[in-house]
Amino acid sequence: MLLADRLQKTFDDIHAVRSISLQLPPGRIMGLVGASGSGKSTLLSVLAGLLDADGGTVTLNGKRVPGPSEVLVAGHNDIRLVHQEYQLMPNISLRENIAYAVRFYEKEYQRFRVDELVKLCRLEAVQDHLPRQASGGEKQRTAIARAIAEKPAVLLLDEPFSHLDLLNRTLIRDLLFDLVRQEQTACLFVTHDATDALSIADEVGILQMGHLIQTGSPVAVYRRPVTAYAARMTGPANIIRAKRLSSLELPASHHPDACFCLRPEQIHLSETGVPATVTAVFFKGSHFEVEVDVNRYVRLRLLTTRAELKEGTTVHLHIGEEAVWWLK
Ligand SMILES: Nc1ncnc2c1ncn2[C@@H]1O[C@H](COP(=O)(O)OP(=O)(O)OP(=O)(O)O)[C@@H](O)[C@H]1O
Repeated sequence: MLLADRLQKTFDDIHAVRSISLQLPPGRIMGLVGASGSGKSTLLSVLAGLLDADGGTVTLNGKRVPGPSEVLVAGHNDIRLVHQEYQLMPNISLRENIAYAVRFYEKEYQRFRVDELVKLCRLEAVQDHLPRQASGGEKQRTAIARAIAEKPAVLLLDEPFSHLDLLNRTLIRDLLFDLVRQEQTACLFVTHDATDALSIADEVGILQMGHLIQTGSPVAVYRRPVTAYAARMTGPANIIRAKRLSSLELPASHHPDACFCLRPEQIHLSETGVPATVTAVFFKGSHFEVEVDVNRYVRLRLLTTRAELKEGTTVHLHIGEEAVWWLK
């Protein structure tokens, strides 16, 4: 179990990590979602023992993970961090990059383990390419293969899905999923795009300006975000002031300036209900995302499979009272 207890990290006057505590048991995947500059990479480096914390501790299975100032070689044998830029050695092949991680083992085991990793990470066809001849997805899979070569207890990944197309994102997602289930690795990744975190993680955390403001299951955090930021970081959200409730035919609130969240899928088109005018339609494959104006103050996004809606069409909306989720 990886435990972080009230971690702090400051750069001059920037509080990159502010009193973050979290726990990551073996065989679990945690996804931390945060905007640029929210402290994601800094937190990963501290957790990996690659950056000294100013306060708090990291422990792995009850033993403190020392920071780089306390050891000769920074890092921890059982915790591996896959950087955003992969950090592969440029002049050797992808296979040799992976083999480097197991160079101290017997030749026969090296060959066996590298073959296994090449297969697991679907790198058979490109294993002899140099990094510069490989695609982003292939380099990402090589970096993961290298990181897991010695079966670490904890795998940390910095933006493992960014810059990758859908096919490669799915490959990486399935790879992590299998790894965690088969090896009981504890996996923590950070991302600014929640769609990946929601689909793969057992637990999601929301990072804002160095604070971990919410943690929970993907479903819980998506449905019950604590703030407008948490709502927006976890998917499309309509954030509306309480004083607009009556225009949506919803019961009024005593706190007119409070905000609530309505997820697009909770707004239904109906025969009767709140009239609204379609202002834009976005084709999303399985459905359409539609933007409507209820009046000059309330613009909503909703989802529908109805293909005939166009800009200017009048629609009627039904919103159940239970869809309203109050934000702090
Ligand atoms: N070595 C450093 N020296 C000074 N400030 C730093 C250093 N590293 C990070 N910071 C600052 O700490 C804050 C958090 O940075 P960090 O890289 O952890 O954020 P992030 O969420 O990973 O951002 P991004 O998604 O853009 O990579 C930022 O304000 C950043 O400018």
